[in-house]
Formats: sequence, structure tokens, C-alpha cells
Amino acid sequence: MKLSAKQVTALLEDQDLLTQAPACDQSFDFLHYDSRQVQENTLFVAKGAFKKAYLDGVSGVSGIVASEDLGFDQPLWLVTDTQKALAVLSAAFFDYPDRKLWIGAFTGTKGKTTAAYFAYTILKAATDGHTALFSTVDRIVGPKPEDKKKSDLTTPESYELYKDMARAVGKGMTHLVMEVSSQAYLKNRVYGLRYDVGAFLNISPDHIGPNEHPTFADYLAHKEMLLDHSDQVILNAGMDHYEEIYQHAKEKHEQVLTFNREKAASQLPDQAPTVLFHSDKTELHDSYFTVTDQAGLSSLSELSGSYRLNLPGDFNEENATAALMMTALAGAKQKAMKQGLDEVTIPGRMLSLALPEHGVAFVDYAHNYASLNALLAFAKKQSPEGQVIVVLGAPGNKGVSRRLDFAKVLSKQADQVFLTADDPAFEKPEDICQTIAQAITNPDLTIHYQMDRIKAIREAVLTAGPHDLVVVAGKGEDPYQKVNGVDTPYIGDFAVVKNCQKELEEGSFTV
Ligand SMILES: CC(=O)N[C@H]1[C@@H](OP(=O)(O)OP(=O)(O)OC[C@H]2O[C@@H](n3ccc(=O)[nH]c3=O)[C@H](O)[C@@H]2O)O[C@H](CO)[C@@H](O)[C@@H]1O[C@H](C)C(=O)N[C@@H](C)C(=O)N[C@H](CCC(=O)O)C(=O)O
Ligand SMILES: Nc1ncnc2c1ncn2[C@@H]1O[C@H](COP(=O)(O)OP(=O)(O)OP(=O)(O)O)[C@@H](O)[C@H]1O
Repeated sequence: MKLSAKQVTALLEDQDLLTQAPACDQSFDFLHYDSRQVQENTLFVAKGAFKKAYLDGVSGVSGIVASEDLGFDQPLWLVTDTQKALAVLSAAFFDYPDRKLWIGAFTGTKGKTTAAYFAYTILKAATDGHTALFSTVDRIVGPKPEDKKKSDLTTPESYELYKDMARAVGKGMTHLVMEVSSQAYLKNRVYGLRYDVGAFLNISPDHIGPNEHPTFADYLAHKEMLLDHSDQVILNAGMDHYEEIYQHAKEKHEQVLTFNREKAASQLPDQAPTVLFHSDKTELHDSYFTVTDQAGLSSLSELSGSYRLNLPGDFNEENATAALMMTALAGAKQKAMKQGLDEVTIPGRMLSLALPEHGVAFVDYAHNYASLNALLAFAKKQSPEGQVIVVLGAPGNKGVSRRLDFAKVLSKQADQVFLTADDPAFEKPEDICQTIAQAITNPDLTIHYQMDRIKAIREAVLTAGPHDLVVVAGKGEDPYQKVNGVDTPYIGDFAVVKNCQKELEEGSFTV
């Protein structure tokens, strides 16, 4: 892997990014955007909030790509957009690994990680283990334990993206399932990348604020960009703003594949969904549903059938239908589809545990209005004779609107709530919980305060009767709490509930 100066100039020129190129004739052994990772003979891309001082005392940089002359002595390529430049150069440096992979991508406000795990597990079965996964939780480039690492972002920086794709190709992977966030388009992390299939799951207001999107329209526009860069597209016909998203997709695609729940009101009367699904049985630990291809497309010929999904939640049937359609387009056979959904598990998503004499606990990552609403609606349906007892908090110094959103959902769907800490950052968790409590409008909802999250979960379990559901929302298996700028280690909600279960079984449970 090398880049010659000539190549760099040609690549940047080709994308109309170049405003000035140096007259030099050299080759670079490395490419990077982070001064802490520079090696001997690196072409350095100064992007984002880069400061010149970062390169003080750093040796090894032999060329610079930047949007302004920062006063370095090395050959300089001046470009109009450093993030796009990094993407273009990374793709070339890693020898276009994207062209050697079948790539399926999910976007949406909710369900990206879940649907990506569904599709990954199906394709792993269909390709005999030759599938990679780039998700918010893990980035998996091969079959061995050492091929898996924790993700930092939902969609990584372009350099990291192509580097990990190249690693996946090197390990014999043929398919990749990935999540694409709106930020990835906003920050040009996926500039120039094409997908074989792109699926748009849903949209609701989120990620709007400083450092994210200025408006909802901007958020939606960046999500829609996935449709422009996918060869085939799948849309959830039941989502908000469907008509607008469908029209957008139609501008680029003759065929737009859509799905919806059977008997759902059609948002576009002239356009029947390609695929319909319905629930056969929803249980506390899994769900059974049937999918039917209405259009009789040969590309979806393996799709129609009944499936067991190893996760509960009616919204997960939606995610699963999208994953089934995507994997059918990738050529998966129904046997792999059934096996994948039957076996799939996702860290921190809809994990359920039976608690002797204390009902059932759900640990879930739901942390905004749409996801908490879907989760508690499901819980309410599952415990008609019992109470829904929720443990949650809201993060400090970000997503402040979530506090009122949670109060709204709790007022509608919960019987008791244990308000607690959830990444309080530089705020006091007590203050955040007070804001939530003050906005709760249901006088019948019992409110408890316990800022120690482990104690809050244990107290909720102690409170629960045999028919109750304890829903621990917001952190899933997150291994830390953000407190005063420090990632403070935390055993994770699931581990706390598991300990409760073990102690209940042994008869030693106390709070
Ligand atoms: C607002 C935003 O998108 N920022 C991202 C962006 O930051 P940036 O380019 O300004 O980079 P920076 O970290 O401020 O530093 C500037 C440059 O100096 C370099 N540097 C820095 C320090 C140093 O000592 N030496 C040095 O060279 C850095 O490598 C970087 O190239 O590029 C960085 C990676 O190169 C990202 O880590 C960072 O994401 C931040 C941390 C972030 O949290 N973003 C969130 C909002 C995000 O993207 N979330 C979405 C999920 C949304 C969803 O759930 O739908 C995601 O895809 O994860
Ligand atoms: N289709 C859906 N509709 C509503 N809620 C959903 C849906 N799918 C998942 N959820 C809820 O949202 C939570 C997060 O799901 P998931 O991690 O798959 O979404 P995501 O899009 O990756 O989220 P994020 O961008 O926050 O990482 C789940 O734990 C579940 O409670």
C-alpha cells in the first residue's frame, strides 16, 4: 500500500477537490489524519478541528493535504474539502476494498444496530462465515475473537472504514453489513462509497443540536443520501415522512422495494408495499412472524415464509423484515434466513431475564422518545395483569429534550419509575431526574429516586411482583458511566440484573 504524489494529485483533481498541488515526485508509505499515528514517510491529512501544534515535534510527515497553508515545509496539496479528500485517498491507499465486498447498509433513527445484526447473522450463515459487520457496538472483520473490536462511532472515519474493509477482505470476507449514520454523510466519512443495498428503517427527530444537525430537514436530507449511493433500496412504508422519502428514492431508482405491516394504513394509496409482514405470536423472549412478497419478484423468491425471531418486540419484526429483504437481495437462501433470525443475539438490545417471584426484567438500549415509546408499549402489552416498572435516567449536557420526552412516555406507559443516573456528565443526576419528574403528568405513576444506578435496579427488582415487568432502559451493556468528563467503569445493566437473578435463585437477594 503506497500512494505516489502523482496519484494523489490525480485522485484529488478527479474529484474536483484540488486547488493547488506541489511539484514533487515521491511516494508515501503511509496515510493518516491523526498526528499520534504518524509513521515514517506519511502523507498527513489535516482535517476537522486540526491544530498546527499537533504536529510539533512529530517526525515522519513527508506531505500534507490541507484546506489552508499551515506553514509546514513539506509538499502541500490544498483542497476544498479535507474530509472528502481523506475519504478519496483512503479508498485508494487501501486499494478499494469496497469493490471486493458486497455491502448492505442500514440507516434510520432507530433499529440500525438491530437490523445490522440480523442481516449479519443471516449472511454469516449464508456465506459460511465470510461476512463482516461494522456496527455501533462492534466492528467484526473476521471469524476469530481477535477480529472483533468495540466501535467508537456508528460509522467510523473514512480512513478507519477503508482500513477495516481491507482487513476484512484480507481475512477472506466477501460480504459486509454496516450502519450508516447521518453524521457519516454530514462529515463525509462515507464520501464516494457505494452500497449494493441500502435500507431506510425510520425517521424521527434526533441528533439535532450543536455539533450535529442544525434542523430536522438537514438530518433527514443526510439520511436520504444513503438512497443516492445504493444500487438497490428498501424503505419501510410505515415510517414517518415516507412519502417524501419515497419520492426521493424514486428520483434515483426505477424500482424501490418497500415493506409494511399487514393492514397498516397505506400512506401512498397508489403504491402497494412490495412485502408485507404480520405477527403470529409475540412472547416475552421471542416473536413469530410471517413475511410475504406481494410482487413476486425473482430477487425475493427466498423471502416468503414464517420465521422465529430470537428477540421480542414488535418493532423488531420490522427490523427483521428489512434484514430479510436485504439478505434475500444478497442471494441468501431461506434456510440461512431462518437460522440467522433464530440464533441472533445483540449486545444490550432486548435482553430478558426471568426473576423468580419478581416477574421478568428487560434490559434495553432505548434512549430516545421513539425507542422508549416502542419498548414500553411492548412491555405494557406483555404484562396486562402486572405493572411496568421502569428504571431510567437521562444524560447530562446533551439531548436535553429527552428529559421531557421520557416524562411523556412514562406518563402514558409506566406504573412505577425509578429515576437514576445515566451518563450525568457535568450535571447533577438529581437535577436531571427532577426535570423528568416535574414533567410527568400522570398522578398514578409512582416515582422513586435512587441516583446509584445499581441500587435503583435492585430496588426495582425487589418492588416487582410475579406478574410485573422491570424495564431497565438506556444503557444496555454500556461498560461505563460518563461522570464529570471521566468514563467511570460500570458493570452494565445486564450484569446487574443477572446478579439479581442469581441471588434470587439462591435465595440470597437483598437490597
Ligand atoms: C462532530 C463530529 O462528527 N466530529 C467527528 C470528527 O471530529 P473532527 O474532525 O473535528 O476531529 P477532532 O477529533 O476534533 O480533531 C481534529 C483532527 O485533529 C486530529 N488530531 C487530534 C488530536 C491530536 O493530538 N492530533 C491530531 O492530529 C484528529 O485526528 C482530527 O483529524 O471526526 C472525528 C474522527 O476523525 C470523530 O471522532 C468526531 O466525532 C465525534 C467524537 C462524535 O462523537 N460524533 C458523533 C456526533 C457521531 O458522529 N455520531 C454518529 C452516530 C449518530 C447516530 O446514532 O445516528 C456516529 O456515526 O457515530
Ligand atoms: N424499528 C424500531 N422502532 C422503534 N424503536 C426501535 C426500533 N428498533 C429498535 N428500537 C429501539 O431502539 C433501541 C436502539 O436500537 P438500535 O441500537 O438497533 O438502534 P440504532 O439506530 O442503532 O440506535 P443509535 O443510533 O442510538 O445507536 C433498541 O434497544 C429498541 O429499544
